[in-house]
Amino acid sequence: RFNNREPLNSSSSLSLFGTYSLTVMTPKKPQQWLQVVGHAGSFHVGDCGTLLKRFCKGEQQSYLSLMEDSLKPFVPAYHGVVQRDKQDYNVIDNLLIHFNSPAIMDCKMGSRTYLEEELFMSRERPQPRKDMYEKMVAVDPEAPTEQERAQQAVLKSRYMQWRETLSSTTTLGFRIEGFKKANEECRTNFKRTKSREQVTEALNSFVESNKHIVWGYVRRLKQLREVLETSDFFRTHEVVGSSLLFVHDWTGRTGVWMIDFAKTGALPPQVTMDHRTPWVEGNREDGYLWGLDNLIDIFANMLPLT
Ligand SMILES: O=P(O)(O)O[C@H]1[C@H](O)[C@@H](OP(=O)(O)O)[C@H](OP(=O)(O)O)[C@@H](OP(=O)(O)O)[C@H]1O
Ligand SMILES: Nc1ncnc2c1ncn2[C@@H]1O[C@H](COP(=O)(O)OP(=O)(O)O)[C@@H](O)[C@H]1O
Repeated sequence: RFNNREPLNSSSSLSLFGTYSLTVMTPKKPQQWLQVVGHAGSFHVGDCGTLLKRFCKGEQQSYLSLMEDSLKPFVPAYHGVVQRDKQDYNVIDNLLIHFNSPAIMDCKMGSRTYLEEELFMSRERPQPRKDMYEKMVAVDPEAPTEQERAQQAVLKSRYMQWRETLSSTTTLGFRIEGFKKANEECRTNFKRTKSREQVTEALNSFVESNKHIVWGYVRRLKQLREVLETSDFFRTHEVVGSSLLFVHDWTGRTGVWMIDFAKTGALPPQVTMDHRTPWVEGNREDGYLWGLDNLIDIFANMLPLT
């Protein structure tokens, strides 16, 4: 994975690209794309409404399986691998192209955001990280332990668990990573957005209290839940660190798609999970459906009773 990560909470660090066709007769509209959160520098805008995402083998495998699964309408279409400047990229659909000045939100799904393998590695070969220590103290100077303070570094598993408990990941099974409303700057200051009330307030701000948009999202999320509950892919995979990308615009159009499968992997054949049971080490549960239940419930409660 690409590790060189920069915080994205100022407008200057947003990635906003446009590509123009060189054909003189039929100039194309610039293809708008904007990255809300995630690793800086891992995307390029491709041709014909596509995005190039820095290659990750696990993500490619997930996309290949997803293209054959009932979840296909809920993920960006996958178009294979291309190389640019000696770097491989997975080519996926840009989900923003059918929207007009869209509002975009990234919600990270699940009650766990790191892999059991990462936890194992943290124990076997601890590699305390200074960058994560710095990200931690920037949010809460009191968070590090004595030992972490002395080392000025924290383990990745510790940092990830701290982020989970500080936000709504542990209590609701999802968290808001960031959003960008039309004509506004990107907001990523949700690290402490934890309670149901705080989450509702943030979601309400994202949709600008527009009930029509909320309806659209509830409908789509319920459809997604129905498909997840019978999907072969979902039954056989652990989905960790994946997000739902919410997109709407002033025309009232709404969409929700699953993105980021870098930490999604096939379960060993003997392991089964229901995506709702709480995680204990070894059971591989990711809490994805539990989080989706809560997300649907919170959105639905923003609507008047019928
Ligand atoms: O959001 P903040 O607090 O900045 O923490 C980030 C996110 O958890 C990233 O997950 P995602 O890619 O889902 O956004 C994770 O990448 P991984 O997914 O590779 O674990 C980063 O790990 P490093 O890339 O190791 O820094 C970690 O530093
Ligand atoms: N298919 C897509 N269409 C439009 N925007 C996307 C798409 N995939 C990702 N993005 C944007 O890029 C951000 C980071 O994507 P993600 O796949 O989670 O990257 P990372 O693995 O670096 O976290 C998302 O929050 C979203 O704004």
